[in-house]
Amino acid sequence: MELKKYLGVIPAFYACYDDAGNISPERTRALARYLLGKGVKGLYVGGSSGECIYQSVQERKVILENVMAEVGGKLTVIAHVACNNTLDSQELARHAESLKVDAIAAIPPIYFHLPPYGIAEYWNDISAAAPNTDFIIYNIPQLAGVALTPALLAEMQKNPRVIGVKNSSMPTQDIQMWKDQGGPDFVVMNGPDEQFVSGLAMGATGGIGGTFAVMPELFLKVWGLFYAGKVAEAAAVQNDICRIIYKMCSAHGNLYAVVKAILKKHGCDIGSVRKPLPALIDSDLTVVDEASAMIDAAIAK
Ligand SMILES: CC(=O)N[C@@H]([C@@H](O)[C@H](O)[C@H](O)CO)[C@@H](O)CC(=O)C(=O)O
Repeated sequence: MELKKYLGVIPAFYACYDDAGNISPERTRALARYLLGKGVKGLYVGGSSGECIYQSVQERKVILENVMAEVGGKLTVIAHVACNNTLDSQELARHAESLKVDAIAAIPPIYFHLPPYGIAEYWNDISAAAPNTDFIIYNIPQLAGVALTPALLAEMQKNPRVIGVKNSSMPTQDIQMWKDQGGPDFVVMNGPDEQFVSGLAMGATGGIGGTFAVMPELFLKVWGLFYAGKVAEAAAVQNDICRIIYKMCSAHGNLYAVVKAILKKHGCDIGSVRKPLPALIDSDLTVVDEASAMIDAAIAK
């Protein structure tokens, strides 16, 4: 495992739909090219921001195949492969390994809140389906309903393929705990975009986020300032990022419908969101324009 693969800004990749709401291979490749051009470190494909939970196994395969065709070998690619059952998750893990992704990731089992031994078995079953691929635990208790604990991590550390945690829980203290328990080569990625700078301060290896792709320049700016020792300036950019996120979240439509509308304004049309995520309504267009202007202003500073 090379830690440096994960040292940086890794946008969560969005679901690219055509105007009929089907997965669009062309738009998928266009977004991958767009983000490659922005100078990001990698892509996190098929996660929450990728609306994976609303796609079929076959659709998720098509997305990953097109991302890898476009940027495989040029960017670090982490494929989120978890589904709501073990068998489908294993199929996606095998498929991801066949495409030679850098790592796979998995949320814990959702809906039923399983005991730690059930979660460990689910993760190890998925990892066993991709025996030559690094495995990253995805801790997102606010959506998954169950949280990673030091004891569960200790159990997972027995699996040599487990190289780290994507930590989307809100306490940045969790980043400190996983990093301290995992050691200096253990990858811990900051999940909440609203606290990227604090996650870095607590020892995060890099960041994976759902709003990175709509304003990569700002997260790259935070990264550069932080590692130049200019933490106060990094925090000021973080403030801009937070205000932009709050503005985008003020729409009636889902956050990802807003970010896709902003990307379309910037020439990258990847459709909208899939039901049951609410699409934009007319009054949201003001939110889109205001948030887009805030992004442009923050980048120009
Ligand atoms: C709960 C949640 O969705 N968290 C996001 C954040 O990036 C989030 O979109 C952002 O902080 C805005 O609230 C990520 O941690 C998860 C993510 O990007 C993904 O799995 O695609």
